[in-house]
Amino acid sequence: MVPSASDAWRTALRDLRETLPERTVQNWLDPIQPLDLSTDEGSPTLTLQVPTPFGIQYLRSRFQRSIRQAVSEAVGEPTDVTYQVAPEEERPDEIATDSGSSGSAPDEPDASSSPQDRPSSAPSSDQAGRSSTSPRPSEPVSSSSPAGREAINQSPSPDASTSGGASSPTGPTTPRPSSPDVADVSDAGRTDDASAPSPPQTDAGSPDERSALYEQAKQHLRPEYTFDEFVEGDGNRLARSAAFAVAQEPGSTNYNPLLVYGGVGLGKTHLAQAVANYALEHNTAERVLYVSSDRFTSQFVQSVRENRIAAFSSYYRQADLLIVDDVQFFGEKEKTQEEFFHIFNDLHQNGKQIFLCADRPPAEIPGIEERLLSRFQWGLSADIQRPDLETRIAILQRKAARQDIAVSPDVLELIAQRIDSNVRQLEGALTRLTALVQLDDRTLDLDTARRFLREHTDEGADALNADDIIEQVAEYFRLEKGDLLSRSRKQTVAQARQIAMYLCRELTDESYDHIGSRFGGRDHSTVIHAYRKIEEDLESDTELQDDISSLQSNLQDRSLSSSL
Ligand SMILES: Nc1ncnc2c1ncn2[C@@H]1O[C@H](COP(=O)(O)OP(=O)(O)OP(=O)(O)O)[C@@H](O)[C@H]1O
Repeated sequence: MVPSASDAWRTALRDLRETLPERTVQNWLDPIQPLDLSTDEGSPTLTLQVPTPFGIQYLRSRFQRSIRQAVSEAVGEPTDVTYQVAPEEERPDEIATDSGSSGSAPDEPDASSSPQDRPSSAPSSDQAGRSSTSPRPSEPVSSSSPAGREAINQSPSPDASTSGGASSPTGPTTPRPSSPDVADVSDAGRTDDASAPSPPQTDAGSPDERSALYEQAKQHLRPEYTFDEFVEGDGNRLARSAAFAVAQEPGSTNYNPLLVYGGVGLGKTHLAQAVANYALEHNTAERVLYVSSDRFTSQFVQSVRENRIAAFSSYYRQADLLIVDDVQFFGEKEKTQEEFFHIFNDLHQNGKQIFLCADRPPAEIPGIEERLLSRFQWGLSADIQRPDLETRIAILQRKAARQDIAVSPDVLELIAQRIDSNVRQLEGALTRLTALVQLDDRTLDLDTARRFLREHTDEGADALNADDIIEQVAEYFRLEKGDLLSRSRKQTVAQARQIAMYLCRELTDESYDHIGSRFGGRDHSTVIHAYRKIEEDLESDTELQDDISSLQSNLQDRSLSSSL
């Protein structure tokens, strides 16, 4: 017998509470009211009432699969979940204001408005460059699904959102900036993603709400990317020291901006996130924003499309520490560069810290405007070189210790000798090698390691390539290989494709460009977007975690069987 809506939701909520962080449950799931469980059209559908449009968008983008699974288990058969926004009078004051009449920042007519015309919401700053009284931006949110787009459509129109009028940026009724979708956006020119960016929608109103939102901000950072886990060597000493100084006193060193550059897999992102993690943990900066240039661009494009540039800009202008990864992808994107230029100036003038990463020296990034280039070069540019043998061994020791794997020093040294190109490859070899011995239940001796490395370091001998991965992922999701290479935007296909791209990046040494070409000639930014999307979803989506882990072990079996 089909349970009532409230029984089904109660059971589902109990299960969700076991898998999701309590704070997440309190903030996002507890306020939900079950409205109806209908069985009219075939499979049952549970309708849930959510306090705000933003809440719907957030639930859909972050927890949709978990919720649907928990609800299906509670009902006893596959059950769809739909959401309805609560009537205006039942919405919490601050949030309702935000998504309703007076809380949103005024929209701008187009991207070409001059900066002078823009409402500046730069926060006031104290000596340390930290904001004391200014409003805070809200937490990045995610909106990846077509469902997420529906939720966006439920939000008030620009007219409605501004009808209350934007007040003075310093007055008590200052419109608080809303959050662009930092977690998941696609760029406007792209047609092959099922996901869509979400516009700034919400606010961090009460202290509790704010702290919850900032807690979630941390979810975009890898907790293991810390200074403690970053092995220092000659090749990265300057970059690491400067990054550490910046993390300790954002905005107060001469390194503003600090730009760290270097080749693939050499630790730029690790260092950038170590700065963010440190600043958050030690409270040296309150509002820490970490974003890839690709995502920044996508958000900007989306904000232009939806006339929400002011909110977009305001959100970034209120960071105490803004970290932008992969700034080389700003190349040739004139409007994005212009917007970033103004944000940069605003932050810099207000003593806020900017940290940038690039894959090459700023002067070699093609298509960057002169004025932005000169800003990049204002502070300190520090490069990261390939690690020397001793550093590579130390990195392997650190990774082995972290994963609690016992590997003899001679094997670690052998790996470090054979793989000198990038640290990601180094780690990958260690992981694969240890998986090999675990699967075969034997010890990892020098001979086994030698044989494995011969196979995996000889040119073209890598047993695992993008084709294998595409095939395996298609098989796993019961799709055709051609589906993954197609332009289909069907949710199941699009997600499987993103997973395949993610695995290609994780398990092979192929570049983003190369991976894109394996998926029917897609752009590298599509692959980066897919990679980051899956990386972020993995933090909370247990079903996705299971899928990826099953796929990884299938692929590893396949790789191992062909290498031995
Ligand atoms: N010095 C180091 N100590 C410990 N781990 C490191 C070090 N350098 C790189 N790594 C590890 O190598 C992997 C790749 O690093 P990361 O993603 O930061 O590289 P990247 O330079 O940003 O690469 P890409 O240009 O491809 O984005 C990560 O798992 C990171 O932890």
